[in-house]
Amino acid sequence: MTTHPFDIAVIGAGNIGTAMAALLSRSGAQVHLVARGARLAEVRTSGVTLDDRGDVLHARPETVARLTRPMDAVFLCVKSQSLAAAVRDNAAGIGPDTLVIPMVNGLPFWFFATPHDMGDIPHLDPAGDLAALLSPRQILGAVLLMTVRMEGDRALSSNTPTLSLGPVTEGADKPRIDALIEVLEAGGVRTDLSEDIRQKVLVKLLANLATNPLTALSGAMLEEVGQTPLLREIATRLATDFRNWATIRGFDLPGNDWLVDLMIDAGSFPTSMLQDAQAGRALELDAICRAPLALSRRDGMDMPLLAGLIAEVETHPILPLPGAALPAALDGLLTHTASPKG
Ligand SMILES: NC(=O)C1=CN([C@@H]2O[C@H](COP(=O)(O)OP(=O)(O)OC[C@H]3O[C@@H](n4cnc5c(N)ncnc54)[C@H](OP(=O)(O)O)[C@@H]3O)[C@@H](O)[C@H]2O)C=CC1
Ligand SMILES: CC(C)(CO)C(=O)C(=O)O
Repeated sequence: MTTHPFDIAVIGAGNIGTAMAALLSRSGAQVHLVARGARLAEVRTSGVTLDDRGDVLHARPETVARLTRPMDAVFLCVKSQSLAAAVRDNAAGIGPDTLVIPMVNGLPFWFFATPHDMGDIPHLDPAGDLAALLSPRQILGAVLLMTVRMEGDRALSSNTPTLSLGPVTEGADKPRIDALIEVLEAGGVRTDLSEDIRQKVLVKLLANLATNPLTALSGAMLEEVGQTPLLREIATRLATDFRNWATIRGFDLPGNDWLVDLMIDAGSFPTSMLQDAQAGRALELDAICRAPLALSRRDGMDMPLLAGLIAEVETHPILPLPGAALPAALDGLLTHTASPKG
């Protein structure tokens, strides 16, 4: 069982980490926030602030540059390409019984894990650090439905956080998971324990794969993708190709009407990949695009539109594309990338 108060670490003090640290602090758990650079100094001085549609939550978690003793649970709130470094840097905080929750978008490195093996997915965990440092039994798969962006030092959220958690193999520590869910609920995160976290991961990935790279290229907000015929056509074709691949793997994913509703409901929100493009930061292309594309090819089913979109995003040093260059790039994508029927 766990010690009390529950020791929870949040690694990464960006959008999601700031929001999670504020929410978890409200639960009464002992929250340790791992930050770096200028953000470390900022959080040490001012704490964390979450503004959920005018409802402001402020907290002062213990803020550290890295963890030095094992936690009950560790939320990895970094981009997926930063997971291995975050785990390596904070290995002292992850004991054999620590629950580790990667709060990332994209295909997760644990997707094919069995109790004794993390599995292997092209582009994810290329050096094998995550497989070496973590046991599949301690990982809780997570799908977070939340739209957050930083404005100054406050995290602005536009919806109630909803989290699905699920063990990725048998042998998980059920009492500790139950205790964690209690903490999350007390902090205001609507949390469910999913019997099939892989299905939920693929549903979220459908949305991210169909929208994130397209918004990074075009600069469009989510509702704009849903409302603009050319963008909507590209997004729904990307989704169709991905859904067809998932079907081969035995998953039944929601249709394009669901996707369009989701985009329109999200309103004027810049996806996390568009936020990264605008800030000149690395894009989460490996987990959201390249890994699913590689798996579909492994299964003998290409996704040419996705491949073309990745190539477009890789070609242009400055994203999003300026207005004048965008129509030609989008037309080229649709003309030169015939999709399999779906
Ligand atoms: N924003 C959103 O609304 C949503 C995001 N997501 C997903 O959540 C995940 C996190 O995204 P988000 O919070 O937006 O990303 P951000 O880029 O805003 O935050 C990541 C933070 O982690 C820090 N970081 C990276 N590596 C380390 C490390 N080794 N030690 C300490 N800190 C580290 C970064 O610091 P630095 O700036 O110095 O690099 C940055 O502050 C992504 O997978 C994203 O796709 C999911 C749902 C919605
Ligand atoms: C909001 C959403 C669902 C957009 O696809 C997201 O997860 C992101 O911005 O990365």
